[in-house]
Amino acid sequence: MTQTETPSEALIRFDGVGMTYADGTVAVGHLDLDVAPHELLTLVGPSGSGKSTLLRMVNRLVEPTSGRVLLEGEDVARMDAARLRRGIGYVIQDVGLFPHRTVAQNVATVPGLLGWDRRRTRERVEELLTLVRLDPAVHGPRYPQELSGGQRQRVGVARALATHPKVMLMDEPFGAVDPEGRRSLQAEFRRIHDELGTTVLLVTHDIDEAVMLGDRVAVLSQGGRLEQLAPPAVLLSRPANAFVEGFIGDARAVKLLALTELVRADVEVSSPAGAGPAAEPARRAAGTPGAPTVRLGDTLSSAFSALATAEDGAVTVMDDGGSAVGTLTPDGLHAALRRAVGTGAR
Ligand SMILES: Nc1ncnc2c1ncn2[C@@H]1O[C@H](COP(=O)(O)OP(=O)(O)OP(=O)(O)O)[C@@H](O)[C@H]1O
Repeated sequence: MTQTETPSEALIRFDGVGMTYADGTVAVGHLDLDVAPHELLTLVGPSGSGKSTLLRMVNRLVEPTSGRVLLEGEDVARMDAARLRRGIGYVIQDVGLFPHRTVAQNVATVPGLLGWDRRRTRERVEELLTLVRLDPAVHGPRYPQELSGGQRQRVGVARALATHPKVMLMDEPFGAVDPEGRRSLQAEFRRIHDELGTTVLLVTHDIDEAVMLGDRVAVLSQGGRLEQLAPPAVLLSRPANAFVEGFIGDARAVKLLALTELVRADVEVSSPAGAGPAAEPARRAAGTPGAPTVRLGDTLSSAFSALATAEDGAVTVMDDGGSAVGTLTPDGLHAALRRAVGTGAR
């Protein structure tokens, strides 16, 4: 997808939106941006680039001073704000859990407002806590202060998902969690997103988070200027301009390695077993205990680590069934990286 290409059908459309605050601050000059159904789109940019302002336009916590935001084609300005917000999951950095309500009661907030009966609410709360890997019996009756920061964040996500919202707005949702907990929360959230297919617009200032989570990444600069909109591998391999390049920083290749999976085409395929060098991969896999191997589907960074420890400069590649399908050499890895750069593979 190129920088200007947008999905044909938008669930959320920013249609020429602008926001100038009362003191004259132009948070967003003029922006067009489409978010496709089921997409996880990350908005990333330095502090003050208008990310939160844009996000809050969707649930009308901010009313744009120009342009419109369309949700499934309907102008949100014409919708009842309370109804609009009930249909949108909203997760913010400090979660905003109610301190005097238990975890289960927090998750049940919106179902309660919607008048769901007790049984349906209880079942949904249990389902959601399980989804975010909390134990309903253990964590449900606790109060927010009896949880870790990461667990509180999970409750925030569960609460936002309670009524099957079509859209989730997330503003630095993992910002308050320590770096290690943050990576695992990100991975879990990506899993949850893949499972549920909710359309998500997520604000972050962390480029790693943006490329790890996003199907596409929108890079913004001051004044809500859209510098590039692209899938992560394209963004990392072909930054549109010096701003994006600077924002991504030095670790581009490393990030690209972490995003790209090893495929059959990267592998030197072995011929039938027993015939000279062709038997090499099988021998290597079977005959050299502890020799590094990789699997199709592993990231290029794991392949890189395996190659780095391989004594003879090549590693055996296995398929899902555990059979050796060939070897990976440094040339193969280089070709894989070039493939990623060329196609924006993800
Ligand atoms: N209520 C307000 N009144 C005046 N200016 C505001 C208001 N809210 C935000 N701004 C300004 O608008 C600009 C964009 O703010 P916004 O919070 O959208 O940026 P951001 O990219 O989310 O930043 P951060 O990453 O620091 O949260 C900033 O210059 C900010 O100071």
